[in-house]
Amino acid sequence: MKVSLLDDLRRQNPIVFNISNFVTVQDVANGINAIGASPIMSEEVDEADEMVQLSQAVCLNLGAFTTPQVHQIKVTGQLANQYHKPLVVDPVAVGAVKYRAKVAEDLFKAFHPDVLRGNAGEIAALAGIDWQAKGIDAGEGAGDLVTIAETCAKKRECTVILSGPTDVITDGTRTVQVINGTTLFQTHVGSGDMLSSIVAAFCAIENDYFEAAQTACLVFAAIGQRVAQADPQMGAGTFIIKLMDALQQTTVAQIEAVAAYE
Ligand SMILES: Nc1ncnc2c1ncn2[C@@H]1O[C@H](COP(=O)(O)OP(=O)(O)O)[C@@H](O)[C@H]1O
Ligand SMILES: Cc1ncsc1CCOP(=O)(O)O
Ligand SMILES: [Mg+2]
Repeated sequence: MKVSLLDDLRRQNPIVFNISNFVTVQDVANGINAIGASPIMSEEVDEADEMVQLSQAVCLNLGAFTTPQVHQIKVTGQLANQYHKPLVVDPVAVGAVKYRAKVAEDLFKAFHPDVLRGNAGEIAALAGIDWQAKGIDAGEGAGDLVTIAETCAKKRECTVILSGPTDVITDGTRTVQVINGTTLFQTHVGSGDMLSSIVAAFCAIENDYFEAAQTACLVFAAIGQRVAQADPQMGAGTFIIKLMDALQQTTVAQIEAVAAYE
């Protein structure tokens, strides 16, 4: 695990182009900024070419799209592939909403994601495995999470992050599990969206996207865990503020001191 990639990221300050959703866009922008990358957002397809060219990575969030936005997402994904920019996709609620699953399938015919990041309900749906997703949340299922993530990675031919109490990161051959985290992440809508865009920031500075993805998961989860452990009484409101501070201030050595993965 190359936690030192965090220092590289802060030195290089890569630009990450995000098509976000209207619910969490500010968390995503500030999360990227706090950790040391440079966010840019857009809702206009006519500037997609320039946006992709000026960026070092692209993150497409499928959280709340309209029909014109699906077109913008499609064009942007194609441009990311064309310009060889790392492409992360967050398939919000594809396990719960059939329409979203269909849109996602259509998009994956038009472009190829380098990394898919979702919770168990989302990754199970993209793997074609039975699971009871609950809206934007993971929901309930009986399957083995490592098997689900590896099946998805093989089917989609990309790196997959199945996040949750334990994050499973796999390219279909290599698999790592990050144990760190805090249940406070679940109290904040946008935790997953932030993680997806932070994954893109790490992919901007590390060509091995499996390596970038696992480091991003460890950094994000370990930082959240340190924030929560500092105050056992902490609630949802304080958590996001302290999390932003900690994304900016936590050092590689502090993360290595709590890192738990296998
Ligand atoms: N119960 C939990 N305990 C520890 N960490 C968690 C827990 N649930 C989620 N996380 C962390 O929250 C972040 C967002 O993941 P997740 O909640 O799965 O995404 P989403 O918000 O898209 O459903 C990840 O870093 C993950 O490790
Ligand atoms: C509530 C909601 N509705 C559509 S997108 C969205 C945000 C999802 O954020 P996350 O998956 O990071 O919890
Ligand atoms: Mg999500």
